[in-house]
Amino acid sequence: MHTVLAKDPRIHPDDLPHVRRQLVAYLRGELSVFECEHRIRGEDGDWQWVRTRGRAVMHNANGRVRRMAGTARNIDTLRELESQRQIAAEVLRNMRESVAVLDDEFHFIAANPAFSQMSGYDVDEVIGQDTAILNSDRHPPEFYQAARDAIRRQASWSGEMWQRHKDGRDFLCAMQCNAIEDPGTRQRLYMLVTSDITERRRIEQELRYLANFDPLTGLPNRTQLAERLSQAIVQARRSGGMLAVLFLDLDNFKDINDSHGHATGDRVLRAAAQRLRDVVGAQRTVARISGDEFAVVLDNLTAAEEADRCARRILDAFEAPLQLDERHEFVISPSIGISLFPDHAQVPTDLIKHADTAMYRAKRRGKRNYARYSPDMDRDSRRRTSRIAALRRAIEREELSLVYQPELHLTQGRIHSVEALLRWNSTDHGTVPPGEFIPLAEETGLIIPLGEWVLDQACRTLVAWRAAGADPALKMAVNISAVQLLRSDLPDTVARILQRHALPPGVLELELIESVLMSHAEQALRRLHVFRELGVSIAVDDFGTGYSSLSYLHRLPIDTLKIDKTFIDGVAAPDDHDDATITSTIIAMARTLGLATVAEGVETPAQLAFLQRHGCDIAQGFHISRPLPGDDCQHFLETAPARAGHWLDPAPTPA
Ligand SMILES: Nc1nc2c(ncn2[C@@H]2O[C@@H]3COP(=O)(O)O[C@H]4[C@@H](O)[C@H](n5cnc6c(=O)[nH]c(N)nc65)O[C@@H]4COP(=O)(O)O[C@H]3[C@H]2O)c(=O)[nH]1
Repeated sequence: MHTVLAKDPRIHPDDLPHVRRQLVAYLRGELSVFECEHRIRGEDGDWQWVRTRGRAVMHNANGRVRRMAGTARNIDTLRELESQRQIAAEVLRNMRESVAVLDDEFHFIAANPAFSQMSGYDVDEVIGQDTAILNSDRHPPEFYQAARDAIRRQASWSGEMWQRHKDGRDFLCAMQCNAIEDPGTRQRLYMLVTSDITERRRIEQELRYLANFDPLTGLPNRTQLAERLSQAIVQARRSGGMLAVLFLDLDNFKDINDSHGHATGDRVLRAAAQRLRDVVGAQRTVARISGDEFAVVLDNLTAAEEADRCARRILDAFEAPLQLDERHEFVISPSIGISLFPDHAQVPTDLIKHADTAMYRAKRRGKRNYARYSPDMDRDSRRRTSRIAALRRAIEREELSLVYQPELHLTQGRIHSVEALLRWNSTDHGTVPPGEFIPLAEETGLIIPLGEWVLDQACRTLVAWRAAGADPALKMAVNISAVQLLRSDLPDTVARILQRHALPPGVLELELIESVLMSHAEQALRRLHVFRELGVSIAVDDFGTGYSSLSYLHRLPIDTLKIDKTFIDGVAAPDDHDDATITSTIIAMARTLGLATVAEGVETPAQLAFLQRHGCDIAQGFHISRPLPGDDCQHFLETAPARAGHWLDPAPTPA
């Protein structure tokens, strides 16, 4: 039998040794049955897998097996199934998705390593357990029950659900569950493929948040504003209603950023956003458009006046300081522009644009103000844009010039100083008053190069006058805007220009308006000290309008107070005692602080007499001279001594 077998050409040569081993073991009595899986050549000539089983059925006299009988069952299909099963098991083991097999009562029958990794449970731990061990509190129990019902009903189910990790934390899963049938028992099983999408969802949410919300204030951003505005417009169109967009810009916010740093600026923005939310109410959209610009959407309006009222409420709310912490608070006001649907525009972008235009009008009305859009504002806004463009080219086109207004010393009877005032004669726009182009230059930062030009030009003129014999003590006063003081390296610029013209620093006086010193106290103070060291003197312009306190002024290294024209206007009026009292008090107060006083806008002999009587040091105004071009002013200076007696009362009666 052994030799027959060895030569049997039907058995696959590779399997022959195995078959032989099995047979020998059987013949030796080591196996009770001969059993073996091997390949044989089929009738079609192809190899087939068979499971052969057999026993001895005939022995010879000495007991050796002579014949065997048995079966050879084709197991091609079984072998294939087994191989598939092994591949499947291997695939499952290596799959990154967690896979679990459940019985029809949702108990675990099998699970792969990815399942263990995701859930924190060892495979052995969960076998036999109900899947409910993974339920999280984020869903009510009914949710899980409903999912089971759906799986039972549909045989295939997919969805997302929160699950609880063994360590107690929840994770979000994307699940796919399919019913399968156990080929052996014909029992219904479920195969559950799960992936942990917590992180993906977090990133998605973050991206969605970033795309729609401003991370600094948590308010909707411009995109989200447009989205909500579109919805509000659709709603208003349907109901025939009205809605308003309020566009807000925080006045002088840039100065806060410049003088206190961006971190403080950010805190102010956050506090302003909160204040806005508080006034407007949670049910209405407050958005941050960019920088210090915000928008409010007021829907369901019955009258345009409601939008005005809301704007006023916002302005009132911003009267109170924004409290950043126990030590820091800021007073900041918004300027507000209003546009209305359907009156002014039909689409979000136009509504926002018109509200922005109206906001500029509000700013020009003196900030802390609101304005409702009207079509003529577009013309203004276009003019503004074209003026800015023209202003950028004003220096190179030589459209700028300075005029000089003399200031008379009331006790010495001489011209003590001249104030340089900027004029713009634009080729495109004609003569534009400083009250219009200076704010534009400040808003755009153009004031920095313009201001430097003014300083240089004023010094050049003074040098020329001095060379022509002007009083060497004559001072040149130059206006400096907040932007220049806070944002440029002004002390360096001033030092450089003085050096360039070889002028002693004492002849230069910088005029700063009072509100700058008040609202940017610390940074302004530091800079003023630098000027003091440089030897340049400082005047506080428009004094009386900014509510400076005496103790505050005392801390400042300043030399002169310029009393605002609004007070001087009334000093000689018979029925205006307030202005007279304020002016005389300022003069007296300044004297105790060792400061000189200049009265601005003196137009009449009576005003001058009042000022002389009350010991004001210097007067400036049309009564003495209008601002004059350089040559005219030089002539004025040369002839002034002869006219001093004409202005001044030789023996003023003390007040
Ligand atoms: N009604 C009347 N007005 C008088 C009288 N005396 C003087 N004025 C006007 O009052 C203003 C005084 O200048 P300011 O208060 O510094 O106010 C200035 C100043 O704040 C600003 N400004 C002018 N030039 C410059 C500059 O070079 N740089 C900066 N930053 N601001 C400037 O523009 C403002 C307006 O300048 P101006 O239009 O030249 O107006 C000047 C002057 O012409 C008077 O008796 N009656």
